[in-house]
Amino acid sequence: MPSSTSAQEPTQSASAAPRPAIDVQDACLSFGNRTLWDNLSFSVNPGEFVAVLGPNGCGKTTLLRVLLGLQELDRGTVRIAGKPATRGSADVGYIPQQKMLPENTPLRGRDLVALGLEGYRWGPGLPSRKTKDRVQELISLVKAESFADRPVGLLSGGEQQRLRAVQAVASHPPVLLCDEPLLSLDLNHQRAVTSLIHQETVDNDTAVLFVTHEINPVLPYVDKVLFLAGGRFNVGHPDEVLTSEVLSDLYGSHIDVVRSEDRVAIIGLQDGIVHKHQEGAL
Ligand SMILES: Nc1ncnc2c1ncn2[C@@H]1O[C@H](COP(=O)(O)OP(=O)(O)OP(=O)(O)O)[C@@H](O)[C@H]1O
Repeated sequence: MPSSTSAQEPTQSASAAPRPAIDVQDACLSFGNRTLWDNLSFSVNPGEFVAVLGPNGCGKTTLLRVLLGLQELDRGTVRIAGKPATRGSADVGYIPQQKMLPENTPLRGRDLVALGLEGYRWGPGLPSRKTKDRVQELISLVKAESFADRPVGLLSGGEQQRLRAVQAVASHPPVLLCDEPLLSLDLNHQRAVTSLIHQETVDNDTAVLFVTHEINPVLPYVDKVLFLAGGRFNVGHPDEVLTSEVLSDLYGSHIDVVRSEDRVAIIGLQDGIVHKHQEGAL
């Protein structure tokens, strides 16, 4: 069965187990009389890809804000690479939920990417040859060569999103937080971005927390699903969590989960938690 308390504090006898890159224990957070989560506990090990699913307003973005050190918990603990979550941590790469940059943003596409490189974050200065080469490599990973020299504020939503994705992985952070990074991307670019993020888990042991309303594009890469709903949660392997039984229990009403080949369809939700995918299988 999936576990709502998958993370265990490391013990002496478990010294061979990896230290979680993200460790959330007994997290409680309410806004007014609305409880987002009560005793939320989960961990993400180095190299793990965890998808965060749940209905609008269940607290997915807020969870990322907690991990970014931007939102305090009412109770509980959060550790990133063994340390308390702090703002601006070099251990964390972040792809924010899509927001258009202002038209007059004084940066070119390649400058936005360069901001993700350590030592280049706090001001442009003069980039070294190494920085320039790395930026060019990142730009080519998302096929952004044709617009990398245009002002970012004039780029489309999807073009900006591709640049934000490579900016976040530029310095190979041990933890990568992604807030619906596939929004506005066509299928080809969804594949490019998901495979870029997956490759970080393989090559650099990056721990990924990936908020999404569409599980199917990332399902092949997902090690665990964290499902948030109505102040409750469930976490475990997708086969364990994405079941009619678990989701019906979380939502308190009947939900059907249908698997076909490597896709999942969730049926029976009023407002849709996992939106219909373009290919229409949901
Ligand atoms: N600082 C705050 N003060 C009061 N309420 C807040 C604050 N931050 C977030 N909320 C509320 O907490 C709830 C969770 O918001 P959040 O953005 O985390 O949801 P989400 O799961 O990411 O939703 P979506 O799928 O729509 O992006 C929302 O109802 C939001 O209005």
